[in-house]
Amino acid sequence: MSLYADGLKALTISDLAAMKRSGEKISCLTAYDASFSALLDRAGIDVLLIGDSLGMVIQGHSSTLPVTVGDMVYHSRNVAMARKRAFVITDLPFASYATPEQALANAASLMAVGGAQMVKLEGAKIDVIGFLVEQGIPVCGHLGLLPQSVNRLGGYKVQGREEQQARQIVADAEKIEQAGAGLLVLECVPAQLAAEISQRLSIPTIGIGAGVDCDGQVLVLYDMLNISTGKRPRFSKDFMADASSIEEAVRHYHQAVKSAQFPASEHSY
Ligand SMILES: Nc1nc(=O)c2c([nH]1)NC[C@@H]1CN(c3ccc(C(=O)N[C@@H](CCC(=O)O)C(=O)O)cc3)CN21
Ligand SMILES: CC(C)C(=O)C(=O)O
Ligand SMILES: [Mg+2]
Repeated sequence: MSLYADGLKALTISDLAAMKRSGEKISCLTAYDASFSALLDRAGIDVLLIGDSLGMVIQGHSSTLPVTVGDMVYHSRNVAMARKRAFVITDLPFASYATPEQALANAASLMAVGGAQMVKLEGAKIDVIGFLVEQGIPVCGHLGLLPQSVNRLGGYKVQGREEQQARQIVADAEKIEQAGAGLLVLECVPAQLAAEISQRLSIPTIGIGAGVDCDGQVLVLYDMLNISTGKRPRFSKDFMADASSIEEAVRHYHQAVKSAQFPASEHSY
């Protein structure tokens, strides 16, 4: 655990695991630049995710597929530079982890140049996850709605509504934990399924559209600030509605996650 001049301790993966054990919810938001990184860190947000959602909210694409490793390194570095306490996770973008060797080369760039403390990848790529962990790279899994597979899935839809698919997601979650992942994002799955997975795993789960029983919550920053283009997904909430500044909105989100007031049933499936 690194110690800064002001005595503020930077969070590590062990701290996040301890939060799950003690029942303290983990707050996470996406971040893409230094100014928001510093603001979110100041507001107490535990985890900053440099998400490939930046392809949509920063670059204006209609999916995350055009995002490159170079884009992720650039935004990750901007965020990592400015934060003091928050844990930094960066997405491996589309088609950047097809083999263990390719995943290692790209994860190494995200960490060594981008300043990421952990990399996140979509799907049950057990061989890739195991290899990265073996090389000393912390990995966050991601199950449920996989935006990099939008063309295969046929849209941004809730996953795991049918029993057979739900059982597959549970099995994949257990394999991801066994492969050595330290965290797992669950996106757009029924709240009851996410609750079951969160209970079965010893690693923390971070939900987005996955109900209140996940060990933590994440939202795309610009959705909760209500400045995204297009319609906000049902699972997000406009925290600017009752706030007089961006920092106040972020603090309200942090408190709402910590107290399990967010997400409510209207944000869940
Ligand atoms: N601004 C933004 N916010 C996000 O949460 C987000 C991104 N971009 N880009 C990458 C993915 C795409 N995501 C999305 C996008 C749309 C829905 C959506 O409209 N879902 C429907 C549910 C449909 C159903 O019931 O199956 C909804 O009404 O919420 C969900 C996730 C989540 N991620
Ligand atoms: C929404 C989160 C989980 C993400 O992967 C992203 O922002 O890219
Ligand atoms: Mg992503």
